Amino acid sequence: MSIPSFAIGIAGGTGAGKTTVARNVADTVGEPVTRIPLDNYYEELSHLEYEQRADVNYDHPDAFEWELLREHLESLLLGQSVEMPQYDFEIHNRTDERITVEPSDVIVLEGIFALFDKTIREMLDLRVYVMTDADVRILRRIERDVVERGRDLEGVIEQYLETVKPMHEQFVAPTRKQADVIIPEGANRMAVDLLIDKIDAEREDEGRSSAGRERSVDSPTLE
Ligand SMILES: Nc1ncnc2c1ncn2[C@@H]1O[C@H](COP(=O)(O)OP(=O)(O)O)[C@@H](O)[C@H]1O
Ligand SMILES: O=c1ccn([C@@H]2O[C@H](COP(=O)(O)O)[C@@H](O)[C@H]2O)c(=O)[nH]1
Repeated sequence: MSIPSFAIGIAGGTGAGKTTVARNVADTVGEPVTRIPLDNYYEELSHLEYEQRADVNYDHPDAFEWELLREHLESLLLGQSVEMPQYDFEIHNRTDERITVEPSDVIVLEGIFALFDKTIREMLDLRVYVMTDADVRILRRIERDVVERGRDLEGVIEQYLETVKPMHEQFVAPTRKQADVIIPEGANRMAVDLLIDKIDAEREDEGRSSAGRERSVDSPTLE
């Protein structure tokens, strides 16, 4: 495999379609892809009771263990495997399990804050923001949280109004300015094909890696 790997960050609001785009890229790229779901880097909260964990603001940047994510992304880019934490949304906490994640030529970091941290942004070769209207996102989220994350309708609506929406406006939406590419509505076939073309072109271009890695990001930090 080539070192450093080619790294893509996929950000966007909850329900925008980030995971779907990441899956589509992984399925289409034609070689193994290492996926890093940002959710796995929510802080360990075992010191709190379930009720306390349910009240945490999971849409604030402070909810994440950034240092661990930076370390893991760097290791994977350098061809080293990592022991990745796993997250369980039903209990609002990490599980006891860690999974060995192997590096590969293409690494996809995906999550609401994938473009938030300046150090992480500078490690990425391609920065993508999935932009989907808020009404579509909340409808998708209600369905997903009730079906897959063990929530009830009232809880999803309350959380959305109290934290998800204001934090999105304050912290997540501004990161679209850090993106190289904005994809409307998520699973957009044409956009995914263009991403694949870009990955292929970059990977064929010998010498890309170091040039890309050294590229400076001169836009202001969001931190
Ligand atoms: N372009 C799309 N059209 C219709 N449904 C979509 C699209 N993209 C994603 N979805 C659906 O919306 C829900 C949330 O998508 P997901 O990719 O998990 O969003 P995110 O990771 O941004 O929270 C999933 O049920 C997914 O199947
Ligand atoms: O324990 C938790 C942790 C996170 N959340 C919510 O998850 C979304 C981020 O995931 P997406 O797949 O991008 O939607 C975030 O908006 C948190 O509010 C949670 O509800 N509980």
